[in-house]
Amino acid sequence: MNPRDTMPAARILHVDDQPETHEWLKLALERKQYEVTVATDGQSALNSFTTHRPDVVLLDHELPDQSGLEVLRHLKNADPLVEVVMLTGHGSVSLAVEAMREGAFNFVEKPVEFAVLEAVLDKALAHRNLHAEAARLRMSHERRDGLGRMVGTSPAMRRLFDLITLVAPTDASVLIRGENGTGKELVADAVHERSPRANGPIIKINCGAIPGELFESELFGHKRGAFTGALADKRGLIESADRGTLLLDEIGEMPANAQVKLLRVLQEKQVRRLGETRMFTPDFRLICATNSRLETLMADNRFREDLFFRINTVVLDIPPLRERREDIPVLSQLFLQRYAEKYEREVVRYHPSVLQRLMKHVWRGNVRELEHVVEHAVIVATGREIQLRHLPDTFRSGSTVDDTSPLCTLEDVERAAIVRTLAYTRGNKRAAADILGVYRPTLYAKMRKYGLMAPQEEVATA
Ligand SMILES: Nc1ncnc2c1ncn2[C@@H]1O[C@H](COP(=O)(O)OP(=O)(O)OP(=O)(O)O)[C@@H](O)[C@H]1O
Repeated sequence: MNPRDTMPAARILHVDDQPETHEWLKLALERKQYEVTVATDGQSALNSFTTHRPDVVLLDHELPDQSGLEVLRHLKNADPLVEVVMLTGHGSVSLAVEAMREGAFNFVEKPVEFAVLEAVLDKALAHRNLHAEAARLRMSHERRDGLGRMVGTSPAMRRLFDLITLVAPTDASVLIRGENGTGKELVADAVHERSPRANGPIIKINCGAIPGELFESELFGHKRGAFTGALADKRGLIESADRGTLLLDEIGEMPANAQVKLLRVLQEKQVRRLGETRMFTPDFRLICATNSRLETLMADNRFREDLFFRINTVVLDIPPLRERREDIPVLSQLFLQRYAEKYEREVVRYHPSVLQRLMKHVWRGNVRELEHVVEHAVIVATGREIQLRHLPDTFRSGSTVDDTSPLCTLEDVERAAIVRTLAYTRGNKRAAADILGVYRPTLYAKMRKYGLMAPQEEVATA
């Protein structure tokens, strides 16, 4: 659907210091039913932005009073939903990349080719509509604590669930970004399962795991005899994804030659097996996932810019777990139930000190790391409760606590003091109690409370 069908009078603010450029562009845009306002420097652009509230800003990077990047920052601060399309000089790719890092939607090289600009504007408006709709859903008090096999109660995850719900039914290409273990594959599954292709296959490829020389034959298939070792005809993974979804995981690791070929498939919508002359038209929805910043790879010429713009119609960002600690309790509960069932354990809850500990961990391995920690604890727990001593060693030593976290209780401080003192006295509890200024039974009680007592010691000191 053309976004202008739903937003008939989309407002454009065009910021450029050359009036002659404005004239023809303004006329051309108005002919396409856009409402156009013009500004010739940064300050008047910001003033006009406040009065007219445009949907999209076309922003020249060179302005008489300030740089386009500065204006971009001000605009994004004033309204994070506004879409900014930068107009850049020929060959200034690094500037464009910088602008996109600062939140620009896209860029168009000058001299502007109207058809190109129009296509970019359409995409920008579609993007804005989608985000506005997601914001509306949030405002309507619809609270989601999960989607598909994902759980999460943090604002960031709720936003993500809303966005997935909106994007899934469309056929738009999706780029999922997130560190390892944040749940990119689950997000891809959720998109597929909520799309009209749900009854079709979802084919997943880890681009980092296929050796460079095999990539093309894996992706496109080959005819028998196409190369040494091609003993039989082979269907490519793209062919297998017909009527379904193709997930290209770790897309940043795709070899350069395969990037060119993939781009061609996306442009021409046709595929040919290696060594074959016949073309066929695959029908698949593309989802890509990455844990690296593609912008950085592009700046290093390791990822093709034209491919980037093909795959990033909708971007779904999954924040690292340490930036959404509110999700830790629900995730921990989910994994506790999952593994208690799997290993037939009676365990049903966490001791509060365990949850506190989990809340403070740095979680460099994100949700996957949390899942493994809980699995470990469930396996070694014998009663109904997970205690600190059931956590892996790294947790008990406290070495992976995020010391910069503001989440610190008096109990944390007390526990840390006991651990430190016992280390100093090499486990001698009498000496530790003396240093800490408490009676030995008090120290024992606290060690028990914080799960610092080995089971045999518990019996001896009870
Ligand atoms: N929000 C969530 N709710 C429930 N489980 C989750 C959630 N996020 C991640 N997981 C679980 O964490 C593990 C890692 O998730 P997943 O494999 O989707 O991550 P990933 O980002 O694709 O990782 P990688 O980049 O390493 O491939 C999986 O077992 C998944 O089930």
